Amino acid sequence: MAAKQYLTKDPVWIKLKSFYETNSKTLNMLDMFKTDPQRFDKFHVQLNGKDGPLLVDYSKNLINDEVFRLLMDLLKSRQVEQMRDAMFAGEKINFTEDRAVLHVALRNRSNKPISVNGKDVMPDVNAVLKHMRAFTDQVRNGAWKGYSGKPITDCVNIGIGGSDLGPVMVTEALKKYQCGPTAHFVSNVDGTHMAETLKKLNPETTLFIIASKTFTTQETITNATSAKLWFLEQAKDPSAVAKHFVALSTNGPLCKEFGIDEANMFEFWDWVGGRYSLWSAIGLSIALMIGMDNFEQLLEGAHYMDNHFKEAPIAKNIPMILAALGLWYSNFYGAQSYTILPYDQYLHRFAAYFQQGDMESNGKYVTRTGQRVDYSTGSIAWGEPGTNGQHAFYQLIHQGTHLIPCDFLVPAETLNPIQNGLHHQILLSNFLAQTEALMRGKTEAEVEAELRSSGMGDEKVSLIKPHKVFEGNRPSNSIVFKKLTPFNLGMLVAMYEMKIFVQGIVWDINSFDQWGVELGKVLAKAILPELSTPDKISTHDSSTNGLINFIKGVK
Ligand SMILES: O=P(O)(O)OC[C@H]1O[C@@H](O)[C@@H](O)[C@@H](O)[C@@H]1O
Repeated sequence: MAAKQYLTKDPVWIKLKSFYETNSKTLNMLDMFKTDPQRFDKFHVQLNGKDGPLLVDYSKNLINDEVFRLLMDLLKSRQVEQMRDAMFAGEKINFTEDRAVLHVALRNRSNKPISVNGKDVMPDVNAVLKHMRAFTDQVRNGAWKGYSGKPITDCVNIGIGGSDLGPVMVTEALKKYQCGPTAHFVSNVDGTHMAETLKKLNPETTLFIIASKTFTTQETITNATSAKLWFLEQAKDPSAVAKHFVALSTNGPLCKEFGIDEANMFEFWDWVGGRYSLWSAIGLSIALMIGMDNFEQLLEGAHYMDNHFKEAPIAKNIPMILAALGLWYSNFYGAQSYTILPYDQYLHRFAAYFQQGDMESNGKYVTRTGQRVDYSTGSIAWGEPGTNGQHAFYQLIHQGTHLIPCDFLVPAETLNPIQNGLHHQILLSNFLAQTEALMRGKTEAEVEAELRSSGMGDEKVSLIKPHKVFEGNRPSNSIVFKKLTPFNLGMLVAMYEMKIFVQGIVWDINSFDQWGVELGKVLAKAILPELSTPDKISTHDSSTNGLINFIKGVK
């Protein structure tokens, strides 16, 4: 691959910057819709997946033909396509950990060989899927019995970060497809999380899934040990553990040391990043709850998006386009965050999932060659489902001082058409109204006419008017799919994963390591013994010492 210029020295970047400086104040979406009847046709992409169409309408953005062309040129110039191909080919693009980045292999339903270090990884991937199928089928059909001979009714996934957030998000999103045990999740080392979860469970019918890529994560190992103690209090016999504890990990020896039967270990590999691991054995709780057929549908949907990402030309490529729009706002307009707003209650953990997916991937200030960037990276991702968000934080999106681009995620059909679908019609009308309101705003003249028609006098009108004006011209993407199915969910998750990948390449950072989470872990280990000594602590700064001594004093 040819060496790249530093991002802000790239001629396309410079052109975008100068376009922004000259034209951004006059780019008005409403005007552009009026003067260009083709705007929607031009600025949307539709895919036709197995479970119905996906429409990504990005016409309500602060772009015209020229910006769009320049943004696409930027992706070309930053060699996004070459890096994409390198990832799919199993090259070790995660160079700080000397690892390939191959979550795409986990959902490579074509089975075409993908090699790491000259070895095709697909046979291993397929073997684990087979193991997951055999195991989850047995648990779901009751053939797998607990120590007292009863079938499993509940499973508890014990993991954190990438070993928790994906399964939590997906099991919530696909609750409607449940045909196996109910999935529970314990992630926080706060004993409350474990205690409150165990309260609801019977050890005779509960399966614990210890999910940890490294099997060294303090929170997970502490929680797993507590679960085992709780279980043995009732089961008494340590040989019963094998029927109630399984592990998902890349670290076989440590699983064994913990007492997990080798037959109950589900393997994955160092080329699966934690935050990209829901497609691997880490998805076992998903497969247990919704069955392996549905889990494979999730993989199919992601594979469908992977193929689109690999094959569609840049200007018709959904992850590329979403990434480019995000860069436009983040690097030129100075937007620090964006929202993910699912108009689907089942997707209530979707934004939380992509907080790790995006911020752990792209929250880096050093380029791949070790320079400190002089541009912003890593957008802050946040959001809540609509319409709840509307009654909470949309005020700031509409009338606040920050530019916050919004992604609306919407199923055209609901899985719960109560009152003859009335709820969904109301939900849809709210989504449509929000994107329109963000763009259109409300002019001074409109506000004045409204106030006057209510009989308000001059003085009151001038007092109230500025507060009711909406500047408008605020951007959004509308991502509409037919309905929430395992396939469509897989497609949407892969869409964001690839968007994040593209942004990381343009920013020239390594989106696949996470050194930034290490320092706190190390310091916590040093502080832990200090909390149990009677001595006054004086080894830190005065604030940290003061806090430690206060906590010890009040206990
Ligand atoms: O799956 P394990 O190894 O327990 O890691 C769990 C999580 O740990 C954190 O520190 C991060 O590094 C995450 O990327 C990771 O998903």
